[in-house]
Amino acid sequence: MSALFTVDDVCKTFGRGNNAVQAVKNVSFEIQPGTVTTLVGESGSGKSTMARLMLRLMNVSSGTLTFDGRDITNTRGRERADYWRNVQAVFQDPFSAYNQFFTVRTMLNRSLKLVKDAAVGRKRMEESLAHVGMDSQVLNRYAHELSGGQRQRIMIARALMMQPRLLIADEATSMLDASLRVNLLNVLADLRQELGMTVFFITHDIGQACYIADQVLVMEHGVLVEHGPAEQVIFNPQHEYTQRLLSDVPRLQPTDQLG
Ligand SMILES: Nc1ncnc2c1ncn2[C@@H]1O[C@H](COP(=O)(O)OP(=O)(O)OP(=O)(O)O)[C@@H](O)[C@H]1O
Repeated sequence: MSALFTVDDVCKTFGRGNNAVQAVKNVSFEIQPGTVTTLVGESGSGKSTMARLMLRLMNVSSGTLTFDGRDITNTRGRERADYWRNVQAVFQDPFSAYNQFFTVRTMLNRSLKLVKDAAVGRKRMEESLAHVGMDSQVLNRYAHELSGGQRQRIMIARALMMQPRLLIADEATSMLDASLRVNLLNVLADLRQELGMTVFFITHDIGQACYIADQVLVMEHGVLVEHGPAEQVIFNPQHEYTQRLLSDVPRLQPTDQLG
């Protein structure tokens, strides 16, 4: 199977001279279609930078990005807009992303501007809500009338309406409480199962990686220190950093080690 996305020897440096920060250092990996890849690392390891590079929200310093066989490393203008139709991002801050004065319908309609045919747009909206387990009654509600979990599902539905080939979900904030995290993981797992969606999920919690990932990538200080199939990385970690992250997740330890 050929990869949907390839990151080849990518580097990103912010600033110059003594102030230079190498946020991503010679990172290479592939994402196979229909799989969930989880990128794990502590705060500052370069996860969000990696996502922003993949989304073409900033330029790489060196290296190559390939999407569906096309080199997208330096895409601009119309070509980049085409790319953005295929790759949608869900940034997990459901409390700030909503305009309190809009109904869900208004907000989703604004995202549908790219879809010219109104009937097609309406159908997509309803289908996308169904994929995240919501019915169309929610369209008449305002953000403050929704729970955090519902807002999060609507954020994902908004991304799905564009029928992306790749969904990039950045858990980013540690603000999400445990139930919201499980909500997000469940929705992502269902999307892979039901739609064969390709998902790139970013988290600082390796425990979440084992919950849904097919492939796990581990980053430390901008370096991809370990990557491979989830079972391999989680149950037979080779790198000391991965071992340390896993040792902080008590539920992954065999019961005889729990004392
Ligand atoms: N625009 C920028 N200018 C300068 N330095 C930056 C910029 N963006 C990120 N950095 C630096 O790059 C490094 C990686 O940051 P990044 O946000 O990618 O990490 P992260 O793993 O996503 O962290 P978190 O989990 O806290 O979001 C950090 O040292 C950060 O300070």
